Amino acid sequence: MALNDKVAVVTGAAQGIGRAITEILLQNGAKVALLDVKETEAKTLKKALDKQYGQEKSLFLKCNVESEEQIKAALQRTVETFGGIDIVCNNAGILNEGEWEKTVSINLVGHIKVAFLALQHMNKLTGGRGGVMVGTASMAGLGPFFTCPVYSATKHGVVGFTRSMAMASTASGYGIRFNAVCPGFVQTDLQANIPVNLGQFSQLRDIAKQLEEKMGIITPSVVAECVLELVTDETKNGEAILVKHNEKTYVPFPNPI
Ligand SMILES: NC(=O)C1=CN([C@@H]2O[C@H](COP(=O)(O)OP(=O)(O)OC[C@H]3O[C@@H](n4cnc5c(N)ncnc54)[C@H](O)[C@@H]3O)[C@@H](O)[C@H]2O)C=CC1
Ligand SMILES: CCCCC/C=C\C=C\C(=O)C/C=C\C/C=C\CCCC(=O)O
Repeated sequence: MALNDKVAVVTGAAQGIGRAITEILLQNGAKVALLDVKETEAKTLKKALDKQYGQEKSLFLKCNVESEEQIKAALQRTVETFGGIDIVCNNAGILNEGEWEKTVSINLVGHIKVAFLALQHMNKLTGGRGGVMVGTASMAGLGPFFTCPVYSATKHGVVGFTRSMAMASTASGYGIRFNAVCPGFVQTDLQANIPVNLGQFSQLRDIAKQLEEKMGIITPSVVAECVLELVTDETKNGEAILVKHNEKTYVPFPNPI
């Protein structure tokens, strides 16, 4: 799928992995709506993007993915501005085992809200153009992660939701592919803020730190390359790419049908 003039929505776009996804989509010719709660960071980024790609290529919309109302409004503005939606990068997320209900609310409930509301615009059965949704899950969505059980549960949820939606889409004819990227440790604010966000599991941090040192840490742009592949390769549906230092793996899954 060529990206020239395709329209993408990226949640959690102001920084980290979402910012890298935004940049790679713009580099490849897409128009991008940047959704985030961080207004200052997003506006600074938007200015830089305007200089490089032209101001008509992107749009910042303040949007908390916990709010159905705000998501609806942001998607509507995207459609009014760019004429439709072809790509959703469902990326916003937090890691906070102390505030575990908020972690579930953003990472899983918010993720599903964005997907279902975007589906209304993209579904070929209801007049949409079809397209692709890529969720940012985690390696912690493929196996247990002892320092952050709730975070890990939300990411397992994202992987299960993505793969089930891929099958639902194929069986129903939505014309939308659903894929997930599952990174290991990535150098971002989320990772830098770990020391204060492990809650009742903070005593396990040193063991996790050792795991991180052994596994290595990657940059957001490495994750964005995988997202680009999942967006552009039309053979990929229900795919989950595990990406960590020096390694990219396509994770097999059992097809129950
Ligand atoms: N950093 C890491 O090691 C890894 C991160 N991930 C996932 O990558 C995604 C992006 O995280 P990072 O870039 O690392 O973190 P980050 O903290 O640098 O960026 C997250 C962005 O999401 C936004 N955000 C948070 N809550 C939001 C909400 N309710 N509504 C809208 N936007 C919201 C933040 O304002 C921020 O701009 C998350 O889903 C995270 O779980 C996955 C694997 C590893
Ligand atoms: C099946 C094994 C799971 C390994 C998960 C690997 C990486 C996951 C990363 C994330 O999704 C989130 C980022 C950080 C994880 C949390 C704690 C790390 C603690 C180390 C540190 O203090 O930096």
